Amino acid sequence: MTLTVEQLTKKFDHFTAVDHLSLEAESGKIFGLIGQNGAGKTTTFRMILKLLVPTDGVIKWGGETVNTLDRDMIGYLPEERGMYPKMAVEDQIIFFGRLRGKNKRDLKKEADYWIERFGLSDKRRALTETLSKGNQQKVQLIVSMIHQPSLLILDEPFSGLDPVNAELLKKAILELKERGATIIFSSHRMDHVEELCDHLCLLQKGKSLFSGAIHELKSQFGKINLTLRGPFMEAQLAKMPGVLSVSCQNDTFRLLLSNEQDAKTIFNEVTKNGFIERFSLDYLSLEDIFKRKVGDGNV
Ligand SMILES: Nc1ncnc2c1ncn2[C@@H]1O[C@H](COP(=O)(O)OP(=O)(O)OP(=O)(O)O)[C@@H](O)[C@H]1O
Repeated sequence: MTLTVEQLTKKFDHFTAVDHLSLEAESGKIFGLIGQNGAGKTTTFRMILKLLVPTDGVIKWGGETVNTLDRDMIGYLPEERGMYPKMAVEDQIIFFGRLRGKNKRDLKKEADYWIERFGLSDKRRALTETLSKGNQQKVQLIVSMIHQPSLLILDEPFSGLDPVNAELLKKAILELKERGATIIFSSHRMDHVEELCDHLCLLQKGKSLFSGAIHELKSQFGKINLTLRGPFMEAQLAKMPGVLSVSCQNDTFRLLLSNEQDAKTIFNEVTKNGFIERFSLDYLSLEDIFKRKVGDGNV
């Protein structure tokens, strides 16, 4: 089902933390909420979950306006993790699943699956407090999805995970997407968002700068990211038509163009003496777009 948020607003006294935010997250899709520290991501999640009362706005589930979403169909990974430190990993997972009204046998099966999937088999009987931070994070993730929620909200799910475990998490999120869940997550890591999300919202100081499909956002800028490798000089490339900037790293040049069309002229110019090792024209990375839209614009 689709989660729709319309004109959602939260004021704390005179400070507006979330300002008329609208977004739509569909089932079987992954939605990324991106923004700098304090942009309003957690506040948005808390309002969707009714842990905070919105000042204004409407929340819809499957097209119907809802006052409070049914907690049993939501999985939530909060920013501040909260588990029972003295409880064994497996018991913890089953306990939270029981709270969501699931039966023990189904939970056991699901718990076995995810414990194995996240490489925690040897920690099954360990007390949660004895686990490393990353492993505790994985247990908390299993807790948030053990009852097979239709709506999964993950606040910074990748924080504290090493690259191997981040990869495991990515695969798990994709699997939940395949199962048809509606998934929203926040992250500062643009590469994760770029890889996983179908749709995203760029938040700045509580306001949405963009909300929609990633490919729509990327096509707003066009393919202006040109990578070249060959016998060139930086100064020579900088003079070519439409080149806004040139940088060089490990004999690979990166050119930022003002317009996608300029690439054709540059191609003719750089290949006039024949073979070059690399010429690739791409969209800006999400990180570059984010810096342009939200940051200082130095891409
Ligand atoms: N209970 C509160 N009372 C007053 N201000 C609050 C409260 N909760 C959040 N804020 C403010 O609202 C703004 C948005 O905070 P929020 O935690 O939603 O940001 P965030 O995007 O999740 O940031 P981060 O990436 O750092 O987690 C911040 O300026 C924060 O200080």
